[in-house]
Amino acid sequence: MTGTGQDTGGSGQGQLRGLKVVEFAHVVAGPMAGSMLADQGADVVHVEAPGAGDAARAMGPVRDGVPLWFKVAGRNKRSVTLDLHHAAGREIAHRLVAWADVVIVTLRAGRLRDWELDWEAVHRINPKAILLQISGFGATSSRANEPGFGKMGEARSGVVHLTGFPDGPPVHTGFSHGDAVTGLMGAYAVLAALHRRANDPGFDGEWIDLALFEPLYRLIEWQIITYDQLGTVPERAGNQLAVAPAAVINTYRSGDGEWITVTSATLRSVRNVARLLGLPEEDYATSAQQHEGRETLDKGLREWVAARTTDECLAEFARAEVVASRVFTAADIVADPVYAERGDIITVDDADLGPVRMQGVIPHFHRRPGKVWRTGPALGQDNHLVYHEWLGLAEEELAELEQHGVI
Ligand SMILES: CC(C)(COP(=O)(O)OP(=O)(O)OC[C@H]1O[C@@H](n2cnc3c(N)ncnc32)[C@H](O)[C@@H]1OP(=O)(O)O)[C@@H](O)C(=O)NCCC(=O)NCCSC(=O)C(=O)O
Repeated sequence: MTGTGQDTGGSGQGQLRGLKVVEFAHVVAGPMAGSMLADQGADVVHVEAPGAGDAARAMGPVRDGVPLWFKVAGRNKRSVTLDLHHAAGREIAHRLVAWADVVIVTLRAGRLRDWELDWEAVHRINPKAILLQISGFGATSSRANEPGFGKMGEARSGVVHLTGFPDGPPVHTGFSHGDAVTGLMGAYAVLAALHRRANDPGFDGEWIDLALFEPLYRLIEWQIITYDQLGTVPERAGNQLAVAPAAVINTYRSGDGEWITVTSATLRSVRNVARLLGLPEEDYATSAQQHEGRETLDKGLREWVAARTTDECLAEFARAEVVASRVFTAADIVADPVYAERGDIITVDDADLGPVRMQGVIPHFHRRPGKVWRTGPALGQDNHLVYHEWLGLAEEELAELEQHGVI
């Protein structure tokens, strides 16, 4: 599973140590798949166009002229420049495909064919390669060559229709939800293929074909079968759920103006809420009674929370074993003891910014944890390492390629 086993540097630790990944991918979704693999120790080479590189480099807030998002999004990867418009660039791209265990592509189908980075070409060049292809609509769709962005995927997935209040417009979540989940599911698919590869001596490559709308669509679970069986379209229900498996689930404003989410989804946890509110526990003994009484509980909680400060609410909820949380801001996350105890906020040295705080590696592995060993690198920072040391291109060849703007 680990290719030639050459020491490719990187974190040198983690579950995916030695796994070689090349990304012909830009913006958020594909690079997120690479990021998940890189966090667990894979050697991920991010191929970018010379000049400005991946548009993701310029995204998000900026400090002193330095964009911040890419410091996280590009972390743990190697950056190389390569102009795929050049025949010489494509030749090197094909050498990277031959080198890799996993190839991630998110350019549109037409460009992939032009540049011989589509499944047929990748499979011909490296018959054992696992290709993860992310596109707006899927490679088998009649819309295979159309451009796609994550928000389109979110809108199409059914999730946006369900998000927001019944009397308000549909709402997208406040981050690149569709892209991020597509990247995560792409990484999951790669691991499934790697398991096959490790256990099947006849493994002859795999083509993973993922459309931006599909991961969220898969995750909404009960909506489609509900429509199929009942003919009803699930609708927005604010911070509750359109079908209520939980008798208590909502977000309430405290006396000092913060928001607190409370959720109880088992018999005992709902009884805990009833007890806390001073309601007769025997009226909330069965799930039918709890379902019947859910509006009383909701109204009771709204008033109870409004009459107290956030800290008072959270202390009493904890005492009563009612599961609740302040709705965290980034500042709350950084100040929170549990995040600190978990090691979920780490400090990494960055060449431009000095020490920066960001998410640690998630999930945690106790025995062979992943590691953040660098922030997002400068454009082309690893050209020499990857092209010379890993692919074996001569120094003179590199100089010439650079002179001609190929790298
Ligand atoms: C993101 C896209 C809409 C961008 O579309 P386009 O700008 O039309 O680009 P194409 O995919 O056709 O790819 C060709 C272009 O890639 C650029 N390109 C990229 N890498 C290179 C290298 N190494 N060399 C040369 N050119 C390069 C270059 O500008 C090409 O333009 P030409 O030379 O002119 O051809 C599309 O790539 C797409 O639908 N991708 C699949 C789904 C996806 O991943 N979407 C983004 C999710 S993130 C997201 O939604 C978000 O960030 O928000």
